[in-house]
Amino acid sequence: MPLTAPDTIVAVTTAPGRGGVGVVRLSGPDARRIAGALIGDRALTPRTAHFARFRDGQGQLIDEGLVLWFPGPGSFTGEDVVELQGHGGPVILDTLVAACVHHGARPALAGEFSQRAFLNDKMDLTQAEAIADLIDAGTRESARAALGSLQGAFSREVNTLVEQLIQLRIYVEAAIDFPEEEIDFLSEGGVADDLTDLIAQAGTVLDSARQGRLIREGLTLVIAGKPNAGKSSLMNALAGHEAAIVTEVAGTTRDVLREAIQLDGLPLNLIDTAGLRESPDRVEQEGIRRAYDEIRKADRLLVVVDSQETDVDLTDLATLLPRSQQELDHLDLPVTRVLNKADLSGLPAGPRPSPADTFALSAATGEGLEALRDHLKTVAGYQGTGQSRFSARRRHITALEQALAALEKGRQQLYQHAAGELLAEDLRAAQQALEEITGAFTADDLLGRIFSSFCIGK
Ligand SMILES: Nc1nc2c(c(=O)[nH]1)N(C=O)[C@@H](CNc1ccc(C(=O)N[C@@H](CCC(=O)O)C(=O)O)cc1)CN2
Ligand SMILES: Nc1nc2c(ncn2[C@@H]2O[C@H](COP(=O)(O)OP(=O)(O)OP(=O)(O)O)[C@@H](O)[C@H]2O)c(=O)[nH]1
Ligand SMILES: [Mg+2]
Repeated sequence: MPLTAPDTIVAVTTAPGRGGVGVVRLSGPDARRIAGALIGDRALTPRTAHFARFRDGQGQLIDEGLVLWFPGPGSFTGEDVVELQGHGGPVILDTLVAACVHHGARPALAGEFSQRAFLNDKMDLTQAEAIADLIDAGTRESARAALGSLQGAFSREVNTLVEQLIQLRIYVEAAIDFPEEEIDFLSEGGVADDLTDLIAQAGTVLDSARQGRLIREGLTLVIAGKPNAGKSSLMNALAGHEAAIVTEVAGTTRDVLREAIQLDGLPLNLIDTAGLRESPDRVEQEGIRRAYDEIRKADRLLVVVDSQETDVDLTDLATLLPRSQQELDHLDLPVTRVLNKADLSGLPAGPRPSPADTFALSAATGEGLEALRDHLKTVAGYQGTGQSRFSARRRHITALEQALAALEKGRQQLYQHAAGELLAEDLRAAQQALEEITGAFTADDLLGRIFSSFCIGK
């Protein structure tokens, strides 16, 4: 809850740029009064569209449009909200905002409407995050998952875990208060069974959350290898259009090229890079440096080799990516090898028996590409369309992992030391980690970090 009485905020809530209609939203105790100053003193029926003329502080006409009044708490933010729906031009909408500010509103910060909805218990933190995810969704699949979270699918699962955890804590802490009976309760077995159940259920939620994050963020795949191996050709083949320049000149690609595609709903961030070699060319050197930057940030590396080269050791990353070994040190990245130009080498297209995760294909003819696509879905752990019930973020996964670790530690305390007090402490830690997900418990600057990444007006 805010410590001071909230002020009234205003922002253009529709996307920047031109559109048929644009919406300015006011939220706070003075929303109705400020709207009245723009439209003149008149009655408004709650939640009903009224046609109105919007005027500035000097009585000058700004626009005509619709006005909607949502008295709190029955509004998106839980406060008094007024929407001014005008024509969707930036000058008009900015002038409307300025007129509201003139009458005492303050321009809203990024995400401030959603933050107020959260603070007023209109939604929990995962739901607020889901709004941003829904807006940012790049595929139908990720939009569907975000909507699941917005409607509370993720929060419900987390809350179920918390409720069971609380039951367990009540029992354990009651037993601690009667030390002479503690040993009995621990050996009874009920606590251990409940704890085991809880760990299993938290594991299931973690799996779903991982799927939800995969759907939201996709897999970042860096295509790397020697010049002319066919990296850009592979990028184009996967993207389905001529995104990158392809020529027979070694060293064609210099800049990092990005393409966002999807495999049956799995978002893939494809990154094509400059061919790796020692080069005296300054521009090419910079391209190669950037290629290594991308490799370090990848989820997976797609190393492309020309299958006409017969003397390559496919198991040795340092020879596939010719650069000082130190560049590759500490690089613990899953790798898929592509033996390209199978049409020229005569290699049969498809998966190779060894090393693992190696595929022969032709970027030029498309032969063998389908097997690579299937492989990428498999290694990503993608379960296919319709399998993610909610979207999730890294911070949710981290919190679930922390909760699981605490529960596991608690189980150890119970089995190895029959230590009820230590178990109670671990259960408390697990609950706190889970409550960080929904925002029932929030650490220091978490809210600021989450809401500041939203757009203004959201
Ligand atoms: N014009 C407009 N369209 C919009 C929004 C908006 O703020 N304005 N939304 C903004 O994101 C989304 C819809 N979300 C909303 C969520 C709750 C309430 C609301 O008034 N809730 C009340 C009453 C609920 C009811 O009548 O069932 C409440 O929760 O008490 C409004 C919009 C998408 N479309
Ligand atoms: N026949 C055949 N030619 C291919 C195949 N893949 C790429 N090529 C050709 O190989 C040459 C190099 O292809 P690119 O895709 O530009 O190779 P690259 O790895 O991106 O090269 P750099 O950007 O220079 O590092 C071009 O002439 C392509 O047409 C393939 O599968 N079969
Ligand atoms: Mg290239």
